[in-house]
Amino acid sequence: MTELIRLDQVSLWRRTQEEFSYDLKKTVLSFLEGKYRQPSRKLILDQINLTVKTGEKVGIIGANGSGKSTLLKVIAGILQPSSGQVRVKGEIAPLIELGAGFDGELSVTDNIILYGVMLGFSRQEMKERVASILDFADLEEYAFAPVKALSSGMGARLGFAIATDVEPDILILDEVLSVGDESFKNKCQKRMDKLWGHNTTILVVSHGLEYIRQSCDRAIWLNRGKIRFAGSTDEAIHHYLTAVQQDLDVGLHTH
Ligand SMILES: Nc1ncnc2c1ncn2[C@@H]1O[C@H](COP(=O)(O)OP(=O)(O)OP(=O)(O)O)[C@@H](O)[C@H]1O
Repeated sequence: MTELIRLDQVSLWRRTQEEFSYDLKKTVLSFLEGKYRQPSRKLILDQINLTVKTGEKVGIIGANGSGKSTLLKVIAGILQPSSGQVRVKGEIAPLIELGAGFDGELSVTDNIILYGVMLGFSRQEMKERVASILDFADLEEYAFAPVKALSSGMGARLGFAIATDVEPDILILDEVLSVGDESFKNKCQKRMDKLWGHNTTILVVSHGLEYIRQSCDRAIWLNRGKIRFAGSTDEAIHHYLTAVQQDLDVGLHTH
């Protein structure tokens, strides 16, 4: 099996208290009042090593703020690591923060084409796919409406419909099943089952541990930006739950 994703010693720092660095007036005032604090930096990903091979379905679990979504963004190339190396082969369809990549002013149809072109498909190919994507998302009526006119749930449906229609080499899913109404969840599940049957490589973040257990070959438990366990799904869930039950310090580290 080919190695599709490889992360070597990947770390990522982010600034907190961004308002201090961006709002000059506030900064000056707080300085005069003697309240100025240096913007602090937080280590969000801490020396992550990870390899994923073709067709693997990998679950990522961990507490709120442990770095799961950030890890997906680094793999998808949305965020650059502060240090370390990320190598990815193949087309990735990131399904992170559903709909975040849309242009609100453009129509739903134009966004579908744009998204596909960004993933490396031709305009013509995407034009041919528009109808089936609109159908799956149940958004035919909105084909020529600007994306900003969609509700957030509709935007999420559109994002899911596009990312799964194009059948990418690598699919990145962040809490997908928590969006949409019941009937859409059902449809999502069916489509995911289909993708699961293919050789698509899938990375999935979810708090639904049962879902991870049923659908992933292996899992990673992230805690405070570090991989605490990588291996069988059952073991990863067991370690995570044991830590939670023992009320160990499962949280995020501030520097
Ligand atoms: N834009 C940002 N700027 C600075 N810090 C951020 C930003 N986005 C996220 N963070 C911080 O990064 C850390 C990890 O966030 P991330 O969203 O990756 O966690 P998560 O494990 O996906 O959490 P959840 O389960 O709540 O979705 C958190 O402490 C969060 O506050």
